[in-house]
Amino acid sequence: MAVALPYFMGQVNRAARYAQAGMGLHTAGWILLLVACAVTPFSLLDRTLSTLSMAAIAGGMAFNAAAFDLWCGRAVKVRASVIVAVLLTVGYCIGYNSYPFRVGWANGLLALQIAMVVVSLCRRPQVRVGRWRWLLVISLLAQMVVTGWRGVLGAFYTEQFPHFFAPHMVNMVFSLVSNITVMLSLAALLLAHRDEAARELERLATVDGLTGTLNRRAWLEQAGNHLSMSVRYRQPMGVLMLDLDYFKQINDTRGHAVGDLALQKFSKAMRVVSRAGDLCCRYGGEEFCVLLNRADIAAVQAYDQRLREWLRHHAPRKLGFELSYSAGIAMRLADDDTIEAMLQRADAAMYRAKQQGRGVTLTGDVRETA
Ligand SMILES: Nc1nc2c(ncn2[C@@H]2O[C@H](COP(=O)(O)OP(=O)(O)OP(=O)(O)O)[C@@H](O)[C@H]2O)c(=O)[nH]1
Repeated sequence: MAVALPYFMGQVNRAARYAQAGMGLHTAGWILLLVACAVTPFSLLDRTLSTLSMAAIAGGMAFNAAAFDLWCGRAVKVRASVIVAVLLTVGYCIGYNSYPFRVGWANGLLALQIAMVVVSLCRRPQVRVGRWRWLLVISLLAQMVVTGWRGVLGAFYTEQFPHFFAPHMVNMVFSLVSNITVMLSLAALLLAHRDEAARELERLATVDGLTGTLNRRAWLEQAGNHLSMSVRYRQPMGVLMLDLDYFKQINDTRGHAVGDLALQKFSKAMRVVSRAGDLCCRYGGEEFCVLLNRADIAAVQAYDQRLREWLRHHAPRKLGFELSYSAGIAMRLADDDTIEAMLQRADAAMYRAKQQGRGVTLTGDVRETA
């Protein structure tokens, strides 16, 4: 399965790659352990193979922990897991000649590592996460209990600790739990991957592929909600419609790739000069708009000034030429004003700005807002 997964999952992102690496290392670890069982006990080869096997199993768990962090929408925090993996490997190698020590040490630390993953999985995720999380928790808990049990038996009841292939109850329970947890973990892994793919599709449906800002459909949807809040809390709100000047010339003289870069820099500028709560959007082509929450006309004009300032400073350096735009402002006028009506007023003002020679921002309405 560890070999088949990357083949069947195809091109995947960081979280899935970590999970695949985790699964691959885990499998390699068990193969090494089985091979080690076939060589002379306590030989150098046995010691090397067994130590490598421990490194692979514990390393695999750290990779899995990283994948789960990402799938839960958190930054990867696996330093503790990596430290345990290193301690486990080094301690195992040093104490290899003492059978009780190495079995107790390896299984004990592995159980601790699993417990850390379980705790991390139980923390509140930062994104919407499916029930695969609990499938994993159950499967890891079972694995943790059996591994811990093996550790205690190996360390303190060594004479009762059976050889790996002996038909002993511990081995049978271990095999059974291992098989079940492998199946559960695999199912959880695929579900987590599917969850994330669905989230990514959702995100892609709302942003513009070139600039990363909201697309028109998503913006209109969110802008409607902001408008309702602005009416409800009687706060002013404005919309700024912006259109790059002579953009066709940029495309014609410098090529479409430079045109694309200019669009990206422009939307970056819009984001940089935005305040929390402002909503930027690529309305279409070289036309953008931004909704400014809790903003009166002076605040919208200040946004416009910040944007022009940013472009004056950065565009020549980043693009090699100046980037200018014409814009129109529309404020919310009454409680029954709509986003569509505001956009029309902003658009009309922008059109006048173009007619007046471009590079300026005009206001569609100057009456006081609600
Ligand atoms: N590179 C690039 N160009 C685009 C994209 N979308 C639209 N355009 C181009 O933007 C140009 C818009 O041209 P016009 O509508 O004439 O506007 P303009 O040249 O800026 O003229 P004014 O608005 O009157 O100043 C067209 O040449 C489109 O092909 C895009 O995603 N990438």
